[in-house]
Amino acid sequence: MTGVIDFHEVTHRHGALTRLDSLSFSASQGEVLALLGHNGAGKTTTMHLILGLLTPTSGRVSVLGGTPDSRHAAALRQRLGYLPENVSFYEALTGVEVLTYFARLKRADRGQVTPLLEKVGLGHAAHRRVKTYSKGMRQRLGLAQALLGEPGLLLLDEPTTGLDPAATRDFYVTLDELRGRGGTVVLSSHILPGVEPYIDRALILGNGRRLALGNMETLRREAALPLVIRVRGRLADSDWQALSNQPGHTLLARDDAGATLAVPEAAKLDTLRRLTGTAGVIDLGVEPPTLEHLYQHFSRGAHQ
Ligand SMILES: Nc1ncnc2c1ncn2[C@@H]1O[C@H](COP(=O)(O)OP(=O)(O)OP(=O)(O)O)[C@@H](O)[C@H]1O
Repeated sequence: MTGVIDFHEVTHRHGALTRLDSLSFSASQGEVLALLGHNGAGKTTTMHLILGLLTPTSGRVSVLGGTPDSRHAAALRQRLGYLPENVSFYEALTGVEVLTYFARLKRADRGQVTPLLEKVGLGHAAHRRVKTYSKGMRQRLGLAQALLGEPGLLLLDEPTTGLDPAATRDFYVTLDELRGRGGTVVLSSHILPGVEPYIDRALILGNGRRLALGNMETLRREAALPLVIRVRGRLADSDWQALSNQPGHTLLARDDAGATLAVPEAAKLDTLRRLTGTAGVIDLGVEPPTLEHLYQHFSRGAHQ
């Protein structure tokens, strides 16, 4: 075991219910790993095992070089930042007071409190009581709390819930900075559009099992889904016919302005050559499968 996180055939049962089933994966330093899966797939259970809040029924968990539910836990907590799925704070405290309280608990430098509030866009509301904060502001405060003490490992459960698009972008920039300084990030998310550029790999879970693990290139290769070619232009009916008759090709949509074709990855270049040599083609766009398409592909059959 050498990663920041190593799961080796980890199973966690609660009575008759198997919450995680022989899960193996690792995360290395400076990596952003996304945990994806339907409700009840096992994402939070995985985070709780990393935190040492749960103990595996069988298998081994190692986090930052030790077992998280052992004596290693206290040292681990100081190097770990955690944003739970549902953040809640003392409503009567101000943002500064909340962060100062958590800094004390974590033995982090209290000098970080104000810069962190500014970083997450709460500088203007630092001295307002939490009860006056919107949902997105509470989520930002939760992120600031998780970032206290410059964690080597950051665990974020549904971190962008309640954030508007600009705050979501700022959030991912903050993660990028942490990763740039060697931090490891594990985040779970249901919101797939927009996540892709910011993650290194995705672990797709279904019913407590690992359905897929890898970077976009690996997932695309394993899924072998067709890519989409968007064609702009007026083509003769016989040309459309010839294109859609190619093996594995499907004409997904067609109107007067052009058409959308699903094309096997292996046929991409041949089809593009054919299209650039066809009269009437004005423009071409190639779209590989997105994380959302890959997620749907791998999760097919898993409980949704
Ligand atoms: N406290 C608990 N006691 C018993 N079973 C639980 C408990 N918490 C979760 N489970 C069960 O464990 C399984 C995995 O749940 P988990 O919370 O890890 O899923 P998740 O992927 O985080 O889901 P969500 O997207 O809904 O947050 C589910 O079948 C769930 O019903």
